[in-house]
Amino acid sequence: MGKTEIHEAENAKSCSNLDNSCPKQKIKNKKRKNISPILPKIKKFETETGTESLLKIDEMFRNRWHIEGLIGKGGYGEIYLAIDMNRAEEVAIKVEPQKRQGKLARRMILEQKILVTMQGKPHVPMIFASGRTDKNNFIVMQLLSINLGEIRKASPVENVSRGTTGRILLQAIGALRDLHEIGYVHRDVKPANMCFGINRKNRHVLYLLDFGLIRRFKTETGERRRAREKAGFRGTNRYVSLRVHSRLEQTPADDMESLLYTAHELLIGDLPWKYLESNIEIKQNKILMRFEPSKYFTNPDLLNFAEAIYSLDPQIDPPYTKLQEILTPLIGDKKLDDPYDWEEQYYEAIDEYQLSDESSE
Ligand SMILES: Nc1ncnc2c1ncn2[C@@H]1O[C@H](COP(=O)(O)OP(=O)(O)OP(=O)(O)O)[C@@H](O)[C@H]1O
Repeated sequence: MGKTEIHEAENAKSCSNLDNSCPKQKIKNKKRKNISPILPKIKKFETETGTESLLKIDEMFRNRWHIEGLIGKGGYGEIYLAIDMNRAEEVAIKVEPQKRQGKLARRMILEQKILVTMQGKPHVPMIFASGRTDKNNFIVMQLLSINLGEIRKASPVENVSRGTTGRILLQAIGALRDLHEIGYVHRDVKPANMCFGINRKNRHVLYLLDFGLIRRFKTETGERRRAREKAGFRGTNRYVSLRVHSRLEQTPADDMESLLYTAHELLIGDLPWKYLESNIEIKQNKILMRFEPSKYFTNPDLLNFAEAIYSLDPQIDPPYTKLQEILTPLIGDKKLDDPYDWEEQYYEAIDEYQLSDESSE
């Protein structure tokens, strides 16, 4: 990643907390004031993180970013909240060891490449810098909200409303179309890999994250690559498509099927295979869902979406606009920029839940 480094760290300004020109103080003064109820929470101390972390809290990383705390720990990397001391701005820093089990880890190199290629696309976080230290690769990027899984769990009824689900799906389809158009499949579409913006301008914009598992499905000239006879398992058990359970090469249709499972979880509150761990049992449950979608997708608009997804030909690009049109009735009269559930104490999700409970009595 050394070669592709975008910005070199400049010397950070040193300052005291009481000084109003200090970047940290500026942030305290201007931000984090009720703009978004879904700001990521940080773990401040090593003991809270359980294991030793890759960066140290209060460290001045690369002489520019003050590490405030750990936001998240994925299977591979760690995500920190930091303050950019040059720009008085909060950022997220993703860090991953360069070597895993003695082998060079390629995930973050791929992720960095795709983030740079897709800068300017509406559903991709801004990347401010990237590079490597002695042992780790890192990416400094735009700070986003908590992820969709956490947003759903914050709802008192553990699901989000039709209007919120519909608008999330419309944006997610757009995000996937942008990625597929440049020839890549994501291969890990799930609620934990989607977040919202956190400032006034982008708080209603959905961002797609984690491009560490992407794979080219088209050549640079636009032809589909030949599928391998047997592909390795890539993705997250709960959300991968049936074809992935059968170890088939992933195409954009598989990202769409993962989006369908994401939609079910957001609107209904869970997936029938939530507590299952065995791959075989999860696969069997997905087959049952595909066989009789009306039993699972109780909302008619989501059922239409499910049927459209199940009828996709994996070798043909999905009809993105048509899929968005199918979902438009789910949104009702909501506009993309109207408040979402978390800005209204989830009252619509609660109303819808109570109504469906009454009608099932
Ligand atoms: N830019 C960001 N702003 C705020 N939170 C973020 C940001 N990037 C990632 N996160 C949080 O960190 C979590 C893990 O991020 P990410 O999926 O990129 O890491 P990973 O190590 O690749 O994870 P996984 O093991 O799931 O593949 C996300 O679910 C999200 O909640």
